Amino acid sequence: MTAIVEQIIGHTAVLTMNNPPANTWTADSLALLKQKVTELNANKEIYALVLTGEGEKFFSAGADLKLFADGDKGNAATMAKHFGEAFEALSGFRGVSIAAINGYAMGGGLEVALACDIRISEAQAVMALPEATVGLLPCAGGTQNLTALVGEGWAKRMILCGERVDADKALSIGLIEEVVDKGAALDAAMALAEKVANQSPSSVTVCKQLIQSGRAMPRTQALPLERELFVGLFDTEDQAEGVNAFLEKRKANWKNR
Ligand SMILES: C/C=C/C(=O)SCCNC(=O)CCNC(=O)[C@H](O)C(C)(C)COP(=O)(O)OP(=O)(O)OC[C@H]1O[C@@H](n2cnc3c(N)ncnc32)[C@H](O)[C@@H]1OP(=O)(O)O
Repeated sequence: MTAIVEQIIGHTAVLTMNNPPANTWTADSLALLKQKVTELNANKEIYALVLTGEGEKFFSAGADLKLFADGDKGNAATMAKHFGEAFEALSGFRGVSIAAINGYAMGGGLEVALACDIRISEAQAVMALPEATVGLLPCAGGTQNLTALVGEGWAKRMILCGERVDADKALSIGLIEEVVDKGAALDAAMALAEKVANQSPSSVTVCKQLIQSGRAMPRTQALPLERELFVGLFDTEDQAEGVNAFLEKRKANWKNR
């Protein structure tokens, strides 16, 4: 059994978490995610990555709690390292990553969705960071990424009070961007990935860098960087192709260079 199943459809890679019964994370599945994202990042034909869970019930229930039952600190450090490396690789993916949340997204299962650029959830899904409920804490980016998305109030309700949110609530607090019917998350994510494929991949990479690096930068630094990278795009073939395709009233033929 492969813990992460990969499928390439056009310019999109679909990664399916497949670790029954709850698509939980282990050191091996996290290492595999990192490896796959690193390979996809090097593949210039891939513009979008869609992440989903196998089955109808779970996107992912987070870390396999059996791994933490014996209180082994070394094992905790290993898991924390694997979480960090895998999810940082995911957030550093140069294209657009979309979480298609098809069921429970709990703990590290929500944190992997938070490491994606965009989250689409099915109506029946439930999201939580319940690590404190089991004596742990969200060490896979959750305290930072959830707070950045929903603000301190809801982040504290979810992390400190263990509150679960359904898809409608998640939409209303900005945790996800779209709610779809049960069974429709993957199709909705693929439709969005198709829109990504119409964009210049060179522009997308640089825009994503600007949005992400801007979080930790003063405006006085971020705005000059935006102008500098705008000019830098004129070193790419995609820049000339995009403008000329518009003027010639044809579809652009992107090269990702
Ligand atoms: C840095 C990151 C840290 C973390 O991620 S810590 C982990 C955070 N996650 C959680 O705390 C979620 C734990 N799971 C649950 O609370 C529940 O599940 C749900 C609410 C998601 C669903 O509840 P229900 O519908 O009653 O299903 P079920 O019988 O609990 O789960 C089906 C099978 O899946 C196993 N399972 C679920 N989550 C985990 C997990 N995180 N680690 C290990 N096993 C898990 C169960 O034990 C059970 O298995 P069996 O059928 O053999 O009894």
